[in-house]
Amino acid sequence: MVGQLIIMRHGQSEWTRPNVNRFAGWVDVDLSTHGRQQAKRAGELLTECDIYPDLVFTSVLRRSIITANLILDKIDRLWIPVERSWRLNERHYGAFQGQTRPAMLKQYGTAAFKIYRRSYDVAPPAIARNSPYSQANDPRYGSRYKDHIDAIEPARITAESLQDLQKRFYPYWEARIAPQILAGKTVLVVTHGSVVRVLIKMLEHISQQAIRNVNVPTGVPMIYRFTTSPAGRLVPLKAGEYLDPDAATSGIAQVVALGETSKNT
Ligand SMILES: O=C(O)[C@@H](CO)OP(=O)(O)O
Repeated sequence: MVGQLIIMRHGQSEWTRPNVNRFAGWVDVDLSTHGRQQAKRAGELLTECDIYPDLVFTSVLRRSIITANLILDKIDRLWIPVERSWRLNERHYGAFQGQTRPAMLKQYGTAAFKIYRRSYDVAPPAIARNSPYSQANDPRYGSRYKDHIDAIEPARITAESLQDLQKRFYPYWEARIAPQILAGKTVLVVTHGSVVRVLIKMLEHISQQAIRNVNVPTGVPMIYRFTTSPAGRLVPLKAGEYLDPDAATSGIAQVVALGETSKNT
């Protein structure tokens, strides 16, 4: 029997609090108090829905790692195997990292801001190597932790479009995550908004234009159940479903609102 996928964005981070409202990308921002509560609630939801993950994948950023740990603690599954990869990181936000959304909105104007934030193939301006928000010298992206899946060197990434993210995520999905689901496992992936958007795009064949309007709430698990194609590939039985649709709707509205305020510059 084919397994299932629970995928979700981490709980609210310190920088997605409306009064802070900074772009994070690869900056290793902590969860807010509310984000921790959301993670515990996600664990309760899994229990209520009788979903018990066999293994968990996270990014190498603490907002994803801590969210996963709080969930696993809640469901008494801290013992399951875990794998972390930079390929599950948020999109690298380039020079926008560490800047407030209102400041970038003011600097670039509504149209360009929206393109940088939600288009498929346009990356924000590159970050300077000596920026305090650059990860060029961060050991977690160094050769010591190379995964040998392809030749992409994370330490050299200075900005990503959603398409760039897909190029580094897809091989990992194929090599590490999809085989587990095909083997019948219940897989929990605790990742970031842009990774969830890419996965929805891939699994549900969303167009480059339509994906611009897809936003992902913090801390709400989404489930995909699958069958297989004649070629043995995963085919979702239906669109991903949030385990708490009301929380997802209000969370999505909050994400959209973060990019619409010109306050807090
Ligand atoms: O800051 C970021 O890295 C992302 C996700 O929090 O922001 P946005 O939703 O604006 O793309």
